Amino acid sequence: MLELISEHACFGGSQRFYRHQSSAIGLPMRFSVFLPAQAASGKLPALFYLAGLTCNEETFMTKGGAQRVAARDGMILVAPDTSPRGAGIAGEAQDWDFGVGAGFYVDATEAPWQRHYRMYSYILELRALLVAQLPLDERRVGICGHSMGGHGALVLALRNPDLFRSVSAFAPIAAPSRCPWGTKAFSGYLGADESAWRAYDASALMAQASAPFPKGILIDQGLADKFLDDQLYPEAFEAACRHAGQGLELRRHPGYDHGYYFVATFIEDHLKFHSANLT
Ligand SMILES: N[C@@H](CCC(=O)N[C@@H](CSC=O)C(=O)NCC(=O)O)C(=O)O
Repeated sequence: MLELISEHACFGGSQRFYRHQSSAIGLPMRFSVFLPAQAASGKLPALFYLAGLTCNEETFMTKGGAQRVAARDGMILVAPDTSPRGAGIAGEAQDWDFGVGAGFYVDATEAPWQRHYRMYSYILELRALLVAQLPLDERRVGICGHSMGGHGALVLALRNPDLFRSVSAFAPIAAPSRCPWGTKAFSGYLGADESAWRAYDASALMAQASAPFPKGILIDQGLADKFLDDQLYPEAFEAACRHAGQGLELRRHPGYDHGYYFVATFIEDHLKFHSANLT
């Protein structure tokens, strides 16, 4: 059951915040939805947006500047939280890049995380729930994300191209098995056996895929991003796409950093990309 926490008129539509009991997580979870006015008269395409480290279900809706375009083009926006909250694990909020706000969109297998830190399954649960309860067109759902959320979006789409028919990302952690954020998260959530990491590494998944997105993938990357050299590795994903024959538009933008001014600058292009792909 969805509990509506708050609702705000926004560009002729409705910005909503919900809470529900997640079976994947085993705890209450929050998410936000923007419903454009067109949702009153039928099912619409939807875009899931996965946010990055330290973010929550509010970040994208308040900083991304996406609602104006979504209202114009008739697209539903969905922004989940980035981790369980209140799991009661000692030290879970101690680090900003692991634990609370840093679920990494994986299903943890290691104690003490494996009971609640199941964000991969949670996103699939939320998709099914919203298709059943809100006017999302099940055949027209895309996914996008930023940084940790860009990693999540690529992985969820590559593993479920029938559920997420269109995918894009902003500054994704594109090869988490080889960067400090990813190795910390994967060691903690998935354990030391690196073969288990491949299921959550977009570059590794793409290298073994057979071009699942015929209309291409869109990635934007700022060249003044302080995390670019150590954490993101877009060139690894680019090489994997080339190997797989997967079309990729990887746009490199001089002067743009890692933050939401960058996301807000290019979000309209992403919504247009998904609208065109989901038609
Ligand atoms: N606290 C960190 C910075 C954290 C940060 O930059 N988070 C990014 C996502 S990074 C990868 O997932 C973010 O989106 N933050 C929200 C925002 O409003 O910018 C530090 O000290 O560097």
